[in-house]
Amino acid sequence: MTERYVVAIDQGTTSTRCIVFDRRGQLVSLAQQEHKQYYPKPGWVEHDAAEIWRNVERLGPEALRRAGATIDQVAAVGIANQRETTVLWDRTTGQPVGHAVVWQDTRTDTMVSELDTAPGAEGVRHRSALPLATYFSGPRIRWMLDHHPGLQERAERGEVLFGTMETWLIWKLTGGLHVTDVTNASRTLLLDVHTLDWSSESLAFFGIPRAMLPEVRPSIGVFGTATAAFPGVRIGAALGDQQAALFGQTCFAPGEAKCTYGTGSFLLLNTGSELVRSTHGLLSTVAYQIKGEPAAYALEGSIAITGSLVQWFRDQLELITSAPEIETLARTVTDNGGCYIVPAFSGLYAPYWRSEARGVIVGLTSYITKGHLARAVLEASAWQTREVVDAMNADSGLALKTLRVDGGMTADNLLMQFIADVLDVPVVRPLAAETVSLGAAYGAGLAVGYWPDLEGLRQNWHRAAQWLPTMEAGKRETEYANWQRAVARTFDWIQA
Ligand SMILES: Nc1ncnc2c1ncn2[C@@H]1O[C@H](COP(=O)(O)OP(=O)(O)O)[C@@H](O)[C@H]1O
Ligand SMILES: O=P(O)(O)OC[C@H](O)CO
Repeated sequence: MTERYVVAIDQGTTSTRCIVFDRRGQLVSLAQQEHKQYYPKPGWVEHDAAEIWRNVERLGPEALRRAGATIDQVAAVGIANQRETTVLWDRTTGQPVGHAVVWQDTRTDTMVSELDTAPGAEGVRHRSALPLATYFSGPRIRWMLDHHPGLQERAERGEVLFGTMETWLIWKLTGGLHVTDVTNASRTLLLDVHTLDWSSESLAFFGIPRAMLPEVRPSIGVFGTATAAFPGVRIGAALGDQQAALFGQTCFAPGEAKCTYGTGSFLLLNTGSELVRSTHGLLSTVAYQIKGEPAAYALEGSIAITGSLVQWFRDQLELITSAPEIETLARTVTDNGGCYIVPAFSGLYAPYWRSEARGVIVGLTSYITKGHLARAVLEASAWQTREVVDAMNADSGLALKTLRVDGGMTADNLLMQFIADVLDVPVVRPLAAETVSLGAAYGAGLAVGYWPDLEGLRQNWHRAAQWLPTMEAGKRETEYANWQRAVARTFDWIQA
């Protein structure tokens, strides 16, 4: 048998990675490339989908070269992608229509506020199990159809296609297959999460023609065979990156949860084949679906700004020159000096869903140094996690016993300790740091029989680090109350 590897494409918000994995789930090689972020107006965030495809085309062969592998040794390729980012392109030329509109983009906030109280909104919320928010793809498609002359008519004729990043990449990889998977489709506001197909009523609500939508498929199962980047290799899986991380962390059983700390942070709790509706501001989402099996669902606490607050501290305030320096700076002081930063840069996501909120720094006095600000930046990620964990405990009726973490910010020991302290549960990080890619690889490998079953994959999970809670309960609750008072000050900042 010459097939020895599975390759994952992790198409993230800031960069694209191609990673080669072996049968033990170990990383053999990695090739990575950042892409340009476009901020044309306040609140707008765009990517060039053509640039992202060029990166995939280059990184795939590069990762194989670094592994010393040939294409015929690749059993399958899996895709994990930034979710909700909206790409439209011309079916004939394959050219994107303008830039992709990124998940953090808030240009649809006025439209979303109006739609939220429009007739039919309750049905959209019920079928999608999502709040009406700028975060999801549906309003972005509407915005693009409204702002490019003639696009609505072309979309109705099926000349212009919609996709999130996995759809765009599969279309390019296969030379024209127009498909999505259930996890990505569940982030559009257009899917009925019970039937796992597009809802005609929700499409009518947004005025989006079905002809422009991809076919919805299970996340794990052969989508087709690549003709570009990995010619001849089967595409075995596509998953939203956060669902891929849940899969890569082997959270296959109801009650298992992970939080990925990247640009934003996303805590997902597997709820099994039952869709649990949140009454505390979380999303219900599809966790994954293996072809021929029922879908598994998850409750999700989505936090828009965590690692990107560190980037802001580095790039806009220029108080550090690299992300890891924030820990060194934060360690120059013993506490936050009474200062809290609430990074409501894109409004607040879970559990508040307030698009009119904007960020605040509170508790400033002449005592505050940049060390205190660095602490407040890191602590913001921890307090936001505490809010979604509280919501999750309330929704599920189960208290979280331990939190599995991954993502770039988990390199920060001060932050990980603070998270254990404010949650009052152990925080554990696996040896396999690239859980998003691993999840995509696991899915693709399962689809083609490279790995036999889920149980086998569990054996690959090994603990690399653990942080145990040490904070005294009184201090934890006082500081949490301060944080919540700070959050309240972000509300109603943007006024219509
Ligand atoms: N040592 C660190 N301390 C705090 N934040 C960090 C550290 N290292 C990286 N980060 C943050 O983590 C993020 C990158 O994580 P990553 O998982 O690669 O993100 P993504 O997949 O969302 O692009 C960046 O926003 C960066 O600011
Ligand atoms: O690409 P990431 O890691 O920032 O993840 C983005 C999420 O999928 C947005 O929902």
